[in-house]
Amino acid sequence: MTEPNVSPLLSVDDLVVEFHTEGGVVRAVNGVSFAIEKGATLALIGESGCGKSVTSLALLNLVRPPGKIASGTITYTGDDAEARLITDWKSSSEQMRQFRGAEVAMIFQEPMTSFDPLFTIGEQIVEMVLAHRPKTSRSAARDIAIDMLGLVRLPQPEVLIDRYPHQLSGGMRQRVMIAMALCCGPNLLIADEPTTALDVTTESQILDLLRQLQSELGMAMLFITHDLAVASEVADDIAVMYLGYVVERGAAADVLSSPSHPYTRALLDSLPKIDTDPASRLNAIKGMVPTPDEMPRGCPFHTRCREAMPGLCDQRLPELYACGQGHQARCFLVDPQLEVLRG
Ligand SMILES: Nc1ncnc2c1ncn2[C@@H]1O[C@H](COP(=O)(O)OP(=O)(O)OP(=O)(O)O)[C@@H](O)[C@H]1O
Repeated sequence: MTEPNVSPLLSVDDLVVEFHTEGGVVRAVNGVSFAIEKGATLALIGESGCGKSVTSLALLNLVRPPGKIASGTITYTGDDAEARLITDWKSSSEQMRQFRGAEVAMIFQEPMTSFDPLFTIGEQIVEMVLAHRPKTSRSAARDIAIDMLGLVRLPQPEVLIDRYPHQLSGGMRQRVMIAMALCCGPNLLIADEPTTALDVTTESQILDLLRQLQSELGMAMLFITHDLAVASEVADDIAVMYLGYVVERGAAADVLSSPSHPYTRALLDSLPKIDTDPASRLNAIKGMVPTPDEMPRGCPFHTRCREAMPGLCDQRLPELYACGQGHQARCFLVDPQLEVLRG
């Protein structure tokens, strides 16, 4: 992982999120720990259902009943260097409301669901500014909105500001969503699959924009994606999730060049390569992610793992073992005691 400079901006320790359903307690996030350094990007990776979105909602205390944070801590250290224990704050508190938006903002896959179709994009950005800076006049908030639309490289922001969401293309809407998220100058942007709904050209433009904004504004990013190729373009650090567990984490360069968990290797194998024969099939990972209420005994991935060792992986949960500097994997294959365990 990136060398910590003083304390990380956000640190998540042993986070557990549970859903209390009629069928019993479902653990969607199972003792997850990671840190996001100031100004850096952590990519949270995994297939659908691995717990990425629930983890990000937990960071903003937005997990709704029947879900709740069962244990663990989330600590935020902002510009004033004071560490705040976010997990102690009530979801509806004023403190938490200010934290969301002003310190940490979020963008999603489909901006259309986040906009109100009845209001112009300008009106919606202005409302966002006023919610966090109540002393600002409406005309000053409108000027901020125009500046923000310019910041995300939208042409003619003074004209665009009076358009309705449906009058914009998907790529433009995603830019407006980013403008809205950044209008209060957050230190952390959580981006949940922000380019999944876009075509590849627009996706690459939005990734470029996010990278440029990050270096201009010095903000950190939690980038959630199922796509390792996308993660490789933006991430400093990577945490790979499977069934609510972090199964591998480390600097992006290390995880991508020497993946140590069979799940990370399988995700990398499933990516199309430039020299892939178009007639051949992609190496999809066999089977599907089980739901957390069918959590397998032992290693959560053993039911789909090509390298599973019967009698070990189906019996015991591996720890996160070190496999390089700041690089860890939750797999017995990297356990220094493997030979002893195999007997
Ligand atoms: N309201 C809910 N009630 C019960 N279980 C839930 C609820 N919301 C989420 N879960 C559980 O949490 C698990 C993780 O969901 P999450 O949305 O975080 O996955 P994800 O990795 O972000 O997938 P996707 O990319 O599809 O959003 C789900 O498989 C589901 O079992």
